[in-house]
Amino acid sequence: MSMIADFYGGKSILITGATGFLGKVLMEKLFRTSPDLRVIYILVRPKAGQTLQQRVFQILNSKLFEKVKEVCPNVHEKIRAISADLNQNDFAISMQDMQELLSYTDIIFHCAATVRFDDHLRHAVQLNVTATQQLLLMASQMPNLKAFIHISTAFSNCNLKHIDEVIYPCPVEPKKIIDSMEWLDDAIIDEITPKLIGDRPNTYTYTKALGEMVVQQESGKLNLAIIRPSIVGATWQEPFPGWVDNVNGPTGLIVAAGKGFLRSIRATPMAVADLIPADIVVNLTLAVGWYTAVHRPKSTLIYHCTSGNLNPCNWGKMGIQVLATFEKIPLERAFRRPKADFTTNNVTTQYWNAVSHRAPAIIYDFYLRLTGRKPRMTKLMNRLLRTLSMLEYFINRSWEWSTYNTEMLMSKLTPEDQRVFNFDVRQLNWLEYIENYVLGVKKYLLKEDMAGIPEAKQHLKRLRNIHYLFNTALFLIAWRLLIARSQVARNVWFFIVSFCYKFLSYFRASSTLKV
Ligand SMILES: CCCCCCCCCCCCCCCCCCCCCC(=O)SCCNC(=O)CCNC(=O)[C@H](O)C(C)(C)COP(=O)(O)OP(=O)(O)OC[C@H]1O[C@@H](n2cnc3c(N)ncnc32)[C@H](O)[C@@H]1OP(=O)(O)O
Ligand SMILES: NC(=O)C1=CN([C@@H]2O[C@H](COP(=O)(O)OP(=O)(O)OC[C@H]3O[C@@H](n4cnc5c(N)ncnc54)[C@H](OP(=O)(O)O)[C@@H]3O)[C@@H](O)[C@H]2O)C=CC1
Repeated sequence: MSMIADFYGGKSILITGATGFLGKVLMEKLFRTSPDLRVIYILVRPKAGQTLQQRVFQILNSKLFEKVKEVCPNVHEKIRAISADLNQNDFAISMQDMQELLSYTDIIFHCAATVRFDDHLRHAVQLNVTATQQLLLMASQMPNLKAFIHISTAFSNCNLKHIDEVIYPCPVEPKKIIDSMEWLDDAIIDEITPKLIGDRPNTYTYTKALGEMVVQQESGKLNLAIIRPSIVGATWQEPFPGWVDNVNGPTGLIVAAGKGFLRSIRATPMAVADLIPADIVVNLTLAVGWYTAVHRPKSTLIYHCTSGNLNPCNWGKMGIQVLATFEKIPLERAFRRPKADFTTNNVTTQYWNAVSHRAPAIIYDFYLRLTGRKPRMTKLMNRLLRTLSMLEYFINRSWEWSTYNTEMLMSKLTPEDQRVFNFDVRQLNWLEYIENYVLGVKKYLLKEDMAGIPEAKQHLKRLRNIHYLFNTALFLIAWRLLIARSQVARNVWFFIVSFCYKFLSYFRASSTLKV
């Protein structure tokens, strides 16, 4: 019997960010392992023309929730979507809904955040700091609340090289930042942003660090814990390998590599690729929820959910495995054959960006124009280059995260819980995981049919032939132009031709003599 699964039975759980990548995996696991839980409240905003109910319906009817329906057929009744916008005061929750939340909630998992690296500081502060503060205030009014679990990121202190499971204070107090966002105008905020974020690379990591400080400062009598995952990737095992449904982190670059857009990337091949599968993050989160509620540690514990110190993989190994998988299982309608390499300095990066990213896009757009279609490749390539520049910081450095609390928690679990809520990253085989990740990208994100693989391979063969043809034509044209204009080139050409002729004559003569 799993103690953790048993603990969540009969509980009312509030999840923010439940429509996000991690939130969905968290909900799925909760329903699958504790189908007798009372209710999961999710704070959802209407989005992209969809009502709340439509959003929930879409999630519950997705492939991810197939297994849930077997063990928890009345899942629709156990999920209660509450209209909320975390950017608004009191989250714009109706009085009635607020009363229900305050009266019944037993556990809170706070996953919602803006994960955009380039978000405007005002918006990033609003969601990652102010909303966290407001949620803590709400939590302090919940008489039944047993634990509040805050999802942060292992990169909240990425300005340090070695990071312990402690909160590192930022120079300016979060409260001052929150206040100043209310009266400063956008232009001034833009001006002070670089100074505020200091040696962090973006507003995301900075505001996540401020969010942690808020959790610490507003803890009061609450039972709190913070989880810091590194780069969350597709699922490892549960509910099935390779599930992923958005392009954040490495996923977008895997797609770009598979489609042949991504040809080179500025990265340090030996730097640690601190990826962590989403199901490991979720298993740790649920174990932390149980531990915090039942054992009530005296202080707020921070748990690093990282892979680098226990089972490291590097970007070089990951890149090779991604490309090897695309060789066997290509994506449909690729732009070019999947082939990419790492560059290590600015000059080579600029060169390859011009030659293998920008030039083919310009040529393709020219072809589209000639055939009466709208050019789109240059725009797409510019977006890819922008994304690459945003991610570069994280693929050219390595960090060390201590995992004392995470290992301590593992030792507290029963063997059954260690199996059901497995977060032991040492058991993960990277090559197998990356292969399943790539397959998952094809199946669940791009929704491509496996029956289309022979056609995709045929398409790659056609692309290879076009590539050879194009290169040969380019060489011949260049050479023709050169020998037409340069006496030296003509001399070299005649020398090579006569040398080849002599060599062939000699070869023919000597083989005749032997006979
Ligand atoms: C041998 C060589 C082999 C090579 C083989 C290849 C192997 C693979 C190698 C692996 C190296 C992995 C490195 C990972 C490092 C991750 C570190 C994370 C650390 C922190 C982790 C966290 O704690 S937190 C989660 C991370 N948080 C994000 O990861 C958000 C990023 N994102 C944005 O900050 C905005 O997105 C941004 C980009 C500003 C655009 O912003 P923007 O306004 O210009 O445009 P939009 O956002 O509207 O997006 C416009 C279009 O870019 C598409 N797109 C969005 N993201 C994309 C993405 N990652 N890769 C591709 N494409 C992406 C999107 O799908 C749209 O496409 P479309 O228009 O067709 O729909
Ligand atoms: N993905 C990763 O690599 C990592 C993620 N993390 C952390 O994990 C958590 C979850 O990340 P992930 O699932 O990847 O992120 P997603 O971007 O997939 O999900 C973010 C969630 O927050 C919700 N949200 C955003 N703004 C609002 C708002 N104004 N009101 C209500 N809800 C809102 C989104 O709702 P909607 O669907 O309506 O947009 C969505 O459900 C975050 O705290 C992130 O910092 C940490 C380390 C790595």
